[in-house]
Amino acid sequence: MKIGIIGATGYGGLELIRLLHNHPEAERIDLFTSSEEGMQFSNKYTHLMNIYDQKLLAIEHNRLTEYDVIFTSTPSGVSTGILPSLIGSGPKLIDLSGDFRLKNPLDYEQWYQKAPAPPTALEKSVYGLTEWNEAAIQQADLIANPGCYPTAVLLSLLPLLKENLIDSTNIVIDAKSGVSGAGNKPSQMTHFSETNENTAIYKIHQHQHIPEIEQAINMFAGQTSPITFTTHLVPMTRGILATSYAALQSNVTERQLTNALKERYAYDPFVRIIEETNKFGTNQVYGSNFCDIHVKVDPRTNRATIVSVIDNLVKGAAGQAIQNMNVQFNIDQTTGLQQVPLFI
Ligand SMILES: NC(=O)C1=CN([C@@H]2O[C@H](COP(=O)(O)OP(=O)(O)OC[C@H]3O[C@@H](n4cnc5c(N)ncnc54)[C@H](OP(=O)(O)O)[C@@H]3O)[C@@H](O)[C@H]2O)C=CC1
Ligand SMILES: CC(=O)N[C@@H](CCC(=O)OP(=O)(O)O)C(=O)O
Repeated sequence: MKIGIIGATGYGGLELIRLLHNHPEAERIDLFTSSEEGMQFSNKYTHLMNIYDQKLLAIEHNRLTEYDVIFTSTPSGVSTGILPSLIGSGPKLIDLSGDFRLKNPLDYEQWYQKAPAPPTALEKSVYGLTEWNEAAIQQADLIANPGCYPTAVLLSLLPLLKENLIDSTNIVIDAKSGVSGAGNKPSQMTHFSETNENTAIYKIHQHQHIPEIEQAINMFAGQTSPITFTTHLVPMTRGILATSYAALQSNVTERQLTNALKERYAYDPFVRIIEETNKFGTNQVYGSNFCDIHVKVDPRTNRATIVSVIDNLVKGAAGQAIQNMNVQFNIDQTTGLQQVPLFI
């Protein structure tokens, strides 16, 4: 397979490169840049010396049709200008940004404050939450890879909502992310002296993943209530921990919730349901494509606490993107993605 990565110099791009290095079907991987054409990649990133010594290529639109797969791992608003004219021209397109996720262009305008992709491209894009949309992904020319927070939240909530085991009308989701979720461009928010020894809430009620999560809950579980969703930046590099609180439908037990999750994901190699545990954190999935989920009922309040963890750069970005590529090419989903978590 000939693979092109646009945005190769960013965190998502670097993670695609790391994972594809061990992918047996990746014959050639070309790296594209908008700002550093001709730069030897391993001079920029010395950890890749003797592994990726090639030069970064300029993004020339007419050359992109030569590839079997193009990944775009670029800031929002960029792939909108690159991918629509490539749909159906040959390569499978997998976008890691939010540009093709929201079906309603007005939602994109409102939550991203940018011009949306053309409606024809939005109609053709397929939401790449692999475990829930495999049949459509297999046929798709353009995949909108899910956001990192939505991946963690949706995998844990969808089975319980679909089976009507929890009340969809009052869900509160409290999510925390490592700083790499913000990409490699430094900002005031990600400055070491402001993230170290600090935990901060941000984008309160304004996070762009709110409409994405609601759209997917509607699409896969048929529920339409709005959610309360808050995001926090914690002083670690990778990882997302999403904790959701939901009232139980009458007489539902913890065992029923756990069984619903276990049954739903019985054949999904990357979703692990953790039953009895007193310890559950992001380090159990660090560097891997796993999403771990744990659920506990509080009999005093009749509410469930549902918690999930992912590595934002793997299952939340590059790992899921490669999982989707595998599905598109009828390759075993786990190909190139069998990394054991880096626990310590
Ligand atoms: N970080 C994460 O955990 C996750 C990120 N995402 C999304 O994935 C996308 C990439 O994220 P991330 O890798 O963290 O971001 P980074 O900021 O780390 O990297 C983005 C890369 O895009 C390239 N780029 C910037 N402007 C342009 C342009 N106009 N045309 C082409 N390329 C451009 C840059 O490379 P160069 O200058 O070399 O062109 C840059 O290295 C974003 O949309 C992000 O929201 C999704 C899930 C998780
Ligand atoms: C820690 C941090 O800043 N995380 C980013 C996640 C960005 C992302 O994944 O953005 P898209 O899904 O819109 O592409 C944020 O909260 O905006």
